[in-house]
Amino acid sequence: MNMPVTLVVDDEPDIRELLEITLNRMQIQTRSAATLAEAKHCLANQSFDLCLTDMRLPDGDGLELVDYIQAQGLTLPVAVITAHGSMDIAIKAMKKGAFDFLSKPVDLAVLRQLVSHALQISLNRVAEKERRTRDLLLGESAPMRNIRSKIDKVARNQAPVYISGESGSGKELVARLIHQQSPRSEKAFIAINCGAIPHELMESEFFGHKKGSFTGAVSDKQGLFQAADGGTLFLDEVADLPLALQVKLLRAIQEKKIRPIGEQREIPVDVRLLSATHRDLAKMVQEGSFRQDLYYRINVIELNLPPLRARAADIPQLTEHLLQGLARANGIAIPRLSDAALNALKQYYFPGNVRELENILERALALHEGGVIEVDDLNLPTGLDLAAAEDFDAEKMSLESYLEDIEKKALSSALEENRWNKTATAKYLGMSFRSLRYRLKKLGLE
Ligand SMILES: Nc1ncnc2c1ncn2[C@@H]1O[C@H](COP(=O)(O)OP(=O)(O)OP(=O)(O)O)[C@@H](O)[C@H]1O
Repeated sequence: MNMPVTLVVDDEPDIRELLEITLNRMQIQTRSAATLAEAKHCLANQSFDLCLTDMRLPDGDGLELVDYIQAQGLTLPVAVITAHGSMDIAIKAMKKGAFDFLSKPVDLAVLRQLVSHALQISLNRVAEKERRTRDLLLGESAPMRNIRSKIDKVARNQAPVYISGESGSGKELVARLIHQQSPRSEKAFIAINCGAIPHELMESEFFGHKKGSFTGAVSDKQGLFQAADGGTLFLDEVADLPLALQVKLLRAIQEKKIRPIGEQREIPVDVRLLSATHRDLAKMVQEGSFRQDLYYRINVIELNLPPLRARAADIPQLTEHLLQGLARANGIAIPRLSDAALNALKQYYFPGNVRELENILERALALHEGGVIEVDDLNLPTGLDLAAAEDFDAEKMSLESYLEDIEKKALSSALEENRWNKTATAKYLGMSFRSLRYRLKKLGLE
């Protein structure tokens, strides 16, 4: 069966991305539009199984889209996303024929429920599929084997784990595996992207609120800590937490208690905390934008996911696995990758890591002909694009850390090239073994 396709209409890239990632994980394809005009254009050119639209769009509103869909005689269900507390608009939309509504900030569990109802997918089936695909942390390179054995170990205790690594390198996947292999696996795993929640709603999202405790608090609301009680709370992009909330989070971790807004009592919670960010949290501590005491609390155990470019040996296995999944989902035969294409992937820099590899292969699958994916089908960015992306910005980082980054990348790929044999790597780089060892240590690559 072909994957269902959803049209996501929102002008905020972060929310669009959050919705798309969640749907993709439910094995649902997505197309997105940032305006009403774009959405109409998409609807005219392709058929969809579901439409999720924000209420406020730069050139109109979600109600107009609901009207348009009705007027065109399209039968797809439409769900509107409304601002927190604007029940009246949600009701208006449903009166016009919208299937359901979601209020912001979007609760992913509610979103999944809504989507599976709209598409009549059984949640169990989705969850099972999700589990099957997500269980696989592929890669036989030394660093990946090391990560898998660390996951086995940390799953057995309760200590907070901080997962570092570049964007798309598999941090959330690792967090899920820790939960699944832990004694908490029967309870909830709640993943939350701290960068995607508006600051003013964060406290209520984390700790909940009592009805009437602020304008818009129309009923009691349970926070994420309580939702994860007995299970695991995964704070993705933890570096994005505002300082005021960092204080409250620290208290919740230390006391193992939370206090919903407007509530007098403290409520005990039993949550294992996992967190991740692609940013350099230690540096943020030095700069004063992340609290040191919180950093120590969440970083009891650190797992570092190496970037894909530093483990090019994993690329063939990942590629094969991803192509199989994509071909199956699209109901087509699994294409072969030409030797040149595989080599091009092994040489590529992958700033977006495994997620980027997935995207590249998805595009290649659509473009290839004759059952073979060639270099051209991969559409890899050229060196020039990369250089532009890597431009040094003195306002964002120091020259020293910029140069260190470049050195790290060069050393990692040289190590990979030489199968992590330091003697061979030193020779390859034309430096002494001692000098290589010194640099690896200095850059934290040992
Ligand atoms: N080793 C791996 N084996 C199989 N799939 C992987 C692996 N690493 C990552 N993936 C897949 O790549 C995608 C991105 O991974 P994930 O969402 O865990 O990355 P992330 O580091 O949390 O990204 P971000 O920093 O953007 O939140 C997911 O679909 C995940 O299943």
